[in-house]
Amino acid sequence: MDNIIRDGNPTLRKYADKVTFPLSQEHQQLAKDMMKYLEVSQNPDLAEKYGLRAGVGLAAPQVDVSIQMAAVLVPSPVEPDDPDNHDDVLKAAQEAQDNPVFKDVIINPVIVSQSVQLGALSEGEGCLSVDEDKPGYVPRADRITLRYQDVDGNDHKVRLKNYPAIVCQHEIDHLHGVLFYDHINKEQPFAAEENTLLIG
Ligand SMILES: CNC(=O)c1cccc(C)c1Nc1nc(N2CCN(c3ccccc3Cl)CC2)nc(N2CSC[C@H]2C(=O)NC)n1
Repeated sequence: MDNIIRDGNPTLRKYADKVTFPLSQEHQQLAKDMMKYLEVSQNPDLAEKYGLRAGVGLAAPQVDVSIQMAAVLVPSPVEPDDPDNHDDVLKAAQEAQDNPVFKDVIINPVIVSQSVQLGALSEGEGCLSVDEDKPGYVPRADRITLRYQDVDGNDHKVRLKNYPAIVCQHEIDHLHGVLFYDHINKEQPFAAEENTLLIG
């Protein structure tokens, strides 16, 4: 997974191909590797050891595979007892991952409905494929109903709101060749339509 491609690579601007089932061995391994990347990247020690940027989502086009597959691992917000105690920080990171808010590899995802209510991360968005900072609010639907297939081909229909909803929209954008900063208002990056919910 140290082969995350960067903005400028044309693969990031392609509309990815639908995935057929049963998954090929290659696609099964890719799903495992992408989720593993997120797990390792969210562990401060391992992330440092392997020089990984932390992420809660990773889409196949970001590793130069233009198919409709993305790993999403949104940990529960667990704070360390003592943020200055390294063991507490590690324990909290592990606990946060052990009961995630949302964890799955979403395949052929479709947002079947979404709230009129908008939401945006109050600190803006980051992306493993975009090295430079792109400050600004990224307005998205605050709540979505998402249909997708998992690696076994089972159909899922989930309702997500706030952070996990933002993350899934960011990843589904990748499958359509869209990057987060495409949504930032160029004249006024931190102007948000009124009653946009600021998240986090
Ligand atoms: C420019 N300001 C900012 O980036 C930004 C700045 C502050 C706060 C937020 C909330 C920001 N925004 C933002 N922060 C994240 N992380 C917060 C830290 N976290 C993490 C870090 C360490 C261990 C475990 C974990 Cl979990 C990993 C994920 N992730 C995304 N995105 C956008 S949707 C896809 C998702 C993604 O995975 N990007 C790589 N945005």
